[in-house]
Formats: sequence, C-alpha cells, structure tokens
Amino acid sequence: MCTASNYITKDHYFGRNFDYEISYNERVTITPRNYKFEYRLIDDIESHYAIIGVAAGVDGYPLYYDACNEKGLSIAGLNFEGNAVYLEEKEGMVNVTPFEFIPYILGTYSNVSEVKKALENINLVNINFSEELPLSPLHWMISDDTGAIVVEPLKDGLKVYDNPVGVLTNNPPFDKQLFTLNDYRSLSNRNPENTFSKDFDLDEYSRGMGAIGLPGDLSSSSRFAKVAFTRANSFSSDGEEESVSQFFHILGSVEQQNGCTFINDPDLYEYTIYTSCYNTNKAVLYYRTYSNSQITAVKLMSEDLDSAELINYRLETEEQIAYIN
Ligand SMILES: C[C@H](CCC(=O)NCCS(=O)(=O)O)[C@H]1CC[C@H]2[C@@H]3CC[C@@H]4C[C@H](O)CC[C@]4(C)[C@H]3C[C@H](O)[C@]12C
Repeated sequence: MCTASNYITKDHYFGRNFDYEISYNERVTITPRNYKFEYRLIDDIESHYAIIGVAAGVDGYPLYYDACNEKGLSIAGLNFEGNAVYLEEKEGMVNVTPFEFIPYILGTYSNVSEVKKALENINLVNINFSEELPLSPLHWMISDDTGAIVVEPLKDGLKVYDNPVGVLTNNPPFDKQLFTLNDYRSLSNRNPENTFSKDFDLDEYSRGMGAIGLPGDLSSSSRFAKVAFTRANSFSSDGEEESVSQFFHILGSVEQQNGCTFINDPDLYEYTIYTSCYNTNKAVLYYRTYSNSQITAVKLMSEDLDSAELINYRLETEEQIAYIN
C-alpha cells in the first residue's frame, strides 16, 4: 500500500509514503533537460523539462515512482492491483507505456490544467519495461499549486477525477474512496456535544473525541479516511521547515510499521520504506527512510540542468542520532 498527499502553505508540497515489502534499490534520480527520452512508440524527445524524483535502481532509464519537474508539477504512481488495465496501441492517440507516463507528463507539461487536456489523447499501452520488470498495476495522483487530479487506467480508457481531498491510497477506485468519506462527515477536530440523548449525560472524559470512529488500521480505504482527515485539519505556519515538518506528520498518520502488515513467511511485512516530500515551487525533494528519521534534501536547481546524463544519489538510510552527551 502507499499513500500520496499534497499540502499547501506558502508553497505547494506533495509526496508519498512508499509502502512495500521489498525495495528495488530506489534512489534519487535527476533527469536534466537534454537527457534523450527514447519512447517505445512515440517519437523520441531530445529536450524537455528537468525532473527530480525517486526511481528504481535501474541504470539507463529513470523508472520514477514519484517525481516533480522544474515547473512545479508533481506526480506519484501507486499500486492499483486488480483494477488497472493497459490497452493495445491505438491509432491517433499518444501511445505511451505506464513506465513512460511520469517522464512524459513531467517532461512535457507545466501544470495540472495542461495535463488534464493532454490526458484526453493519451493511451497507456501494455508494453513491459523488460522481462524482469513487467508492467505493474498503477494509478496516479498529479498535483500542483492549483489543485490535484487522479488518473486511473480502466478497461475503457483513462479515467480522470478532480481530487478535492488531496490524497490517494490504493484500492478501491477513487470515486468509491471519495464516496466512503461521506460516512465520516460528522467527525471533527473539536470535541462533540452530546447529541446521543437528552435523557442522560455522556461525559467528555478526553480530548480528541471528535474523531472517534476515524479508522486506524492499515487497509487502503482506512488510510484514505485517516490521511484525508489529518490533511484537512492540518495546521502549521507557512515557513519552509514548519511546512515540511507538518507534511511528514500528515503522511506519518498512515505510516506502516514493520511487522503490522504480514505478506509472507519468513518475516516479510509491508512497511513504509520511504516518505518523500517535494516543495514543488522550489523543486526540492525532502525524504525520510524507515531506518533514518532525519530529513535529507536534494535540490533540482543545484544541478547542471542542461546536461544530458542522469544524476543519481543513493538514499541515506543510516539512522542519524544527535547524541547530546
Ligand atoms: C510496488 C510499488 C507500489 C507500492 C504499493 O502501492 N504497494 C502496495 C501493494 S498492494 O496495493 O498492497 O497490493 C510500485 C510503485 C511504482 C512502481 C514502479 C514504477 C516504475 C517501474 C514500472 C515498470 O512497469 C515495472 C517496474 C517499476 C520499477 C515499478 C515497480 C513497482 O510496481 C512500483 C515500485
């Protein structure tokens, strides 16, 4: 499972929890403007917007999980098991593969409204990256400082939803997730009045009672409600450090602790391998990993963006403890 969210203070922040039981040796990958994108079906693109993101540790091509471009547009791919359908090549459409989708969108477009228009003509084609890395079932959240959309590949083509709650998890499809939020409409960050009965007293014995009923388990639909509530009620000042800190707390509300989601024997559990947070206005990628709570940052604009070679940074995964004495 994974969770993506955005958060707006003075800038637009976007990121995700990457929850899984194995890693593909992810690393931070920067794609400069003149790295040549060779596409399987459409024409190669020699020059495009620069991109920073987390990608699989596969040399030669940026297999992004989540990323942002120099224009402030960001995107994350999340598992969509049992629902994602990729189609055959279609005449007259822009035929890109699912693994080319993030590079194509971020390389070409600068905001969500451009992407929405372009999506009318995009077909996601069922071509594997390689035999070892076949297609995986994904859906995507795309976000900038004007708002967010969700893109789901269904059997009759791409379905595009506006995303007013600013979060995405895995299953079920997004329209169902949104509908389920109706069930939680009475939840609040304030303690509730007793509307249960006029005939007896019910005691306000604790703070935080306004959100009793908000799910706390790690299923995809529960994480959706939990993180939507946390994000919608989030409060921070709009400084960079406060905003980034609050962002990590939003996704921290649905973090998966190792051991709580059993996958397979022996000792294979799904857990939050990393959390990313992009300040998309400044094209800075902040991240934390499961074993390193310290925030690490990589700035797109500090690189030579007119070059043609991919730049990779391994993730800082060692815990960094500030010993005081
Ligand atoms: C597994 C991850 C989703 C995490 C998640 O949601 N886990 C819950 C599972 S569950 O919902 O509980 O069942 C997804 C998210 C992004 C994906 C990569 C995207 C690039 C590339 C695309 C190629 O075509 C195939 C290989 C490739 C490296 C992909 C591998 C894998 O698929 C990645 C890591």
